[in-house]
This record gives sequence, C-alpha cells and structure tokens, in this order.
Amino acid sequence: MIQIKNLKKIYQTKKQKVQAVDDVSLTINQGEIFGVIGYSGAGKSTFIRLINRLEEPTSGSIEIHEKEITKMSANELRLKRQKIGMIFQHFNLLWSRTVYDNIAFPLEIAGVAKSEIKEKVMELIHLVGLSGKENNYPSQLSGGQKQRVGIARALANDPEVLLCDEATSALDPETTDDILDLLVSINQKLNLTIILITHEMHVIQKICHRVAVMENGKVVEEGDVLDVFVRPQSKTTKRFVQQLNPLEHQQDKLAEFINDRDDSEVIKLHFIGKNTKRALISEIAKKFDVEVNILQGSISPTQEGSYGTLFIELNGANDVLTKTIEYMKQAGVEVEVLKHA
Ligand SMILES: Nc1ncnc2c1ncn2[C@@H]1O[C@H](COP(=O)(O)OP(=O)(O)OP(=O)(O)O)[C@@H](O)[C@H]1O
Repeated sequence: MIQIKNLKKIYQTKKQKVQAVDDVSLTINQGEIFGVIGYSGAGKSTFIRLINRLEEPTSGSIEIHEKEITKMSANELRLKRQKIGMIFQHFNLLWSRTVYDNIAFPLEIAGVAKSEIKEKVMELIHLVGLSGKENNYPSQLSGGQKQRVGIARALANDPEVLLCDEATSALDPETTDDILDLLVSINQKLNLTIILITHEMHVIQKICHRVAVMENGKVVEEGDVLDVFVRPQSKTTKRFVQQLNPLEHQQDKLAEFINDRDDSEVIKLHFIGKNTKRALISEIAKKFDVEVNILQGSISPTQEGSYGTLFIELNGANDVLTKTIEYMKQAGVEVEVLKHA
C-alpha cells in the first residue's frame, strides 16, 4: 500500500512562488492501477516525481509498504529507488546501448552477478514482447518498442511500484493501446501496483481501477473509475468524461430535437456493470403498454466493468410511464427524465 499524506510542493522562482502540488492525500492499494489525470499545469508531473523524490516535497509524507520515503537518507533512498520503477513519455533510454544492455543497466548498478543478469534480461525481453530485438539499438526501434524497453528496464529490479509519467503520450493510438494492454498484463501477472499520470481519459478508462483528478495542484475528485465516469462531480471531471463520450457532446443537439416533440417522455439511462448486458428495452416493450424509440446509445468498457448510456423516448399513458420508469429503476439502471410528456 502507498500512503500519501498532505503532500505539498512549492517551487520558488525568482519572480514568484508556484504551489504545484497542494495538500494531496491519497491511498493507493497493493496491486491496483491508479491513474492521476489533469490538464497541463495541474501538477501531475510534479506529483509523480515526488513519489520517488526526483523532486523534494516541501512538506507531507509518502509511505511505500510502510517505509517513509520522505525521511530516508540519500543511501536508503538510492536502495529504495531500485524498488520503484519508472517509465517516461520520451523513454529516457541510453542511446549507445543495445536493448539488452539498456535492460541490464539497473541490474549492473544493483551489483547483480552477470549470469543472473542474463537470465533476468532474457525473461524481461520475453515478457515485454521484444524477443529477437536484444541486439538492436534504440534508434532502430519504433516508439512502442522503445517504450517496451523502458518497461523492461523499469521491471529489472522487481519493483514494488511502477510509476508511469505520460508513458503513452508520444505514441499513436494503436501503439498506445498495445502498451496499455502490456501494462495490464504486467499488473495481473506480477500483481504490481502501477501509478500513472495522463491527460487522456482514454488511458484511465482502458486500464485504471481508480482515478484522481487534479486541478491547480489539488485532487478535486477521486474514486473508482466506473463511478467517476458515471457520476462525475467536478467541472473538470465532467469535461474529461465528455472527451470520451460523444453522446455527452451531442446532448445539446439532442435537447433541440427533444423539444420538438411535446407528447413524449425522454429519458437518459445509465447501465452499469452486468446491467449493460440486460435486454431491458425489449423487456419494457413487452411488459408495458409503451412505445419505445431509441434515440442514441453507447457502451464503454473499463477495467471494472462496462457502462452504457442510452437515450430513449417513451410514449404511453402517464401511469404506465411511471410504472415503466419504476421498473427500470428496480432493475438497477439509473434513470434521468430529461423531458416529461
Ligand atoms: N522546476 C519548476 N520550477 C518552477 N515551477 C515549476 C517547475 N516545474 C513545474 N512548475 C510549475 O508547477 C506547476 C505544475 O507543473 P507540472 O509540470 O507538475 O504540471 P503537469 O500537470 O504535469 O503539466 P504538463 O502535463 O504540462 O507537464 C505549473 O504551474 C508549472 O509551471
């Protein structure tokens, strides 16, 4: 478990003080993928660099597996950092070293015997899907392959946690998905805790279990990914969720369309988890004397299950409409009436 309490970082420049991280407290559980999302300047990079003290905190504490990072001496910190892997947006590889030698580097520094290094490096090369590329130099690799080297290097000393600093931001969408899949498989195979920062909601949706939203150095919202997606609270979170759900963008257009039709009830439904697989619309059409018109719908998978949004129009007698809505609520679907008949 990682416990971060009242973490603060103030940069003092000649002209001004910048409060980059402002009283952040978070608990990150063993084996989870925890995402921190925010717009540029929110304080994400500073936050993640504070965890392994690449930046010195102004105040606050960070405990990893009950060891207080903030109180460690330089020597203790050097040893602890071997157990905190990190990957970067621009990979930070050693360009004059081959794939093999890049991955071997942290093991050499840790004083591991050559024969053990060989076994470990070959195992890691296999794990990240780079078999056959051992003797290539970084310049001979694609962006996705470079990040695979970065991941293998970060895993060399069997870390307790992997920090990912915008690890997919320099990659195209398809390669991003491949790297995200690799991170999920590593998380599952090794039960490795992963903390990542990103400005892309897609990354959070695809691989994170929990998420914190940062704004002006503060965490403005935090929770299970599914909950945050379905019920975003802060304005910033709502904007991020809209980034991903085209339906939310189109809600204004839908509203115009809805207002044209004065005899129908218009409803927004949120299906969460196993409910996304339920044939609720055909159920209500059979069970009640209502006409159902499907206006728009989408379904999005997350690590913790799927969620779906559906806009429907219902026509029928008022008491039947009330019963239909009650039936859908009882089925565990969230119902929001956008326009009454
Ligand atoms: N070394 C520094 N000295 C002074 N101010 C800094 C320093 N590093 C970051 N800042 C400031 O701290 C704030 C947070 O920056 P940070 O890079 O952590 O945000 P971010 O969310 O990672 O943004 P980006 O995605 O653009 O990197 C910004 O106002 C930034 O200008």
